[in-house]
Amino acid sequence: MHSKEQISHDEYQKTSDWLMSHTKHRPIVAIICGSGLGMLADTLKCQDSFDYSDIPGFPQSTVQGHAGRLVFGELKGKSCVCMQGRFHMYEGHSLLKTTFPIRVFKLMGVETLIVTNAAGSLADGLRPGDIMIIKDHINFPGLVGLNPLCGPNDEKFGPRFPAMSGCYDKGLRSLVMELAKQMGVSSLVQEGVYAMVGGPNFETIAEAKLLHRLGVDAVGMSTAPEVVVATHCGLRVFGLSLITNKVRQQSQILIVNNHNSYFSALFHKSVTNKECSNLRNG
Ligand SMILES: O=P(O)(O)O[C@H]1O[C@H](CO)[C@@H](O)[C@H]1O
Ligand SMILES: Nc1nc2[nH]cnc2c(=O)[nH]1
Repeated sequence: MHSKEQISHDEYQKTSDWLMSHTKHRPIVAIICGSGLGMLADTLKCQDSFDYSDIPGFPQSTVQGHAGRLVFGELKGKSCVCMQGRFHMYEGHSLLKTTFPIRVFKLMGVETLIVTNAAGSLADGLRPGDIMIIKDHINFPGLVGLNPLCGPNDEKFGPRFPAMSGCYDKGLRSLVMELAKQMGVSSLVQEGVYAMVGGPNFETIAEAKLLHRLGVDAVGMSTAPEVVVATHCGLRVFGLSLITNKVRQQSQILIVNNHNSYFSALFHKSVTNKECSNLRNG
């Protein structure tokens, strides 16, 4: 199951040196923009940007909506680097390639990683448009040995057996909750558990029920490998899921003959009734 692929410390260093010699920015924060969130990078001031195809050693983005560009710039006076487009296992990238930028960021002097993603909700209280602050994750591929840290360990980056409890920094989570309150948007923001599945297909109903029973609040196909590698090399991590859809946990058992019967069913049943909620959200 394990790939024989290895990436040497020198290879990460070469990419880091190339980037540092092509920009004056010295970022301390790296942001990975999830699906549909690439515009986060547009808020950076004094930008220097590089197509992934021009950066030595960098993998290429193949997913629609992931531009494939690394953008350096300033956000509120802090030097940042943004990935407009990440790499997913389902694209055929090895997990080492998927997480390649993280170690490059570490060598560039980055201290904090912000990961964002688009995810489906399994929690009743998380609706499309809400934001979930990731308090913990379940790395399903990792649990069966699909982990970027498999293979020889490079002690220069971190230990053979890194702890993952507390990998989503508590201080940063509290700070963002507090900021959401101050901005008057706390009703849209809550903490939860993210699960990574391999994808690229979405969940069957049985899989969705399983995830729900396991305490998963939101599911996606990314993030966990990046967070594992970042935590291994000592980066502070903060993660956000933008909820894009509800994950259907029940078949549509209300038979819809025509629009009238559908709408009257919606109006006359309680909004908390599961069948109706599923129809509205599915
Ligand atoms: O996790 P990000 O990159 O935001 O993308 C999410 O959106 C895609 C599915 O629409 C999957 O790749 C899923 O992981
Ligand atoms: N696996 C998975 N990934 C997603 N990314 C965005 N929505 C979803 C979803 O419903 N399931």
